Amino acid sequence: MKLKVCGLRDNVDEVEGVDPDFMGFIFYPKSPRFVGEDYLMPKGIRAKKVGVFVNQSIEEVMSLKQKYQLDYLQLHGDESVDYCVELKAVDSKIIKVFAGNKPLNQEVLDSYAEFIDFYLFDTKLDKHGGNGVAFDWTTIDQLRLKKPYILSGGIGLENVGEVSRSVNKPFAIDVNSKFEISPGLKDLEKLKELKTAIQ
Ligand SMILES: O=C(O)c1ccccc1N[C@@H]1O[C@H](COP(=O)(O)O)[C@@H](O)[C@H]1O
Repeated sequence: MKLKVCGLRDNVDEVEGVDPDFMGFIFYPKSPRFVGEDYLMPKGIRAKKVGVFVNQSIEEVMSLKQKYQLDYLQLHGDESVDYCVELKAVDSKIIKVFAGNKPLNQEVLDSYAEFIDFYLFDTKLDKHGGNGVAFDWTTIDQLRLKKPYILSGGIGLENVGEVSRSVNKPFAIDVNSKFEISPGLKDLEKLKELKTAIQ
């Protein structure tokens, strides 16, 4: 199972030392983990770089993709199928987020499948992400997914063991607020413990 660490900003180089497969950078200005207007992305990052966006214009997303050489675009809002089609047409790799804590509709999920690379299931509350709250992961087992999925939402050291008991095993887990000292500053000791736990 691969590891995505999200909400990075202040200690990216140190987190690289833990060797995550994906690193997420939040480009949504209302997030406390927003990287900022003129973020200096460290050079030579080995992990796949994921930009996280919430209902932002295609132009803005494309411009930031280019500027930071993002490998994946994580669409964390209500982006439509047409929106994904437009980004896919210019060779983007897409992670589309769905609310795992609300009833998941098979037809809706199917309609995105051709135009995305991964589903990501997160607990969606009033804030778009980074809520630190888990949902009932067993609901995913009832779905027939045409693309691999990433599991997110309140994953911490205390509940990560439950993930492997899921029938439909995720391609990756995505961790965020349970592994930080403060928003944007990740807790390296906890991340190392996690890495060992999922190996
Ligand atoms: O973390 C944020 O502030 C955030 C803001 C807007 C969209 C997504 C955001 N984070 C994503 O939230 C999930 C779950 O985080 P948590 O583990 O529950 O804290 C994760 O996918 C982040 O990419």
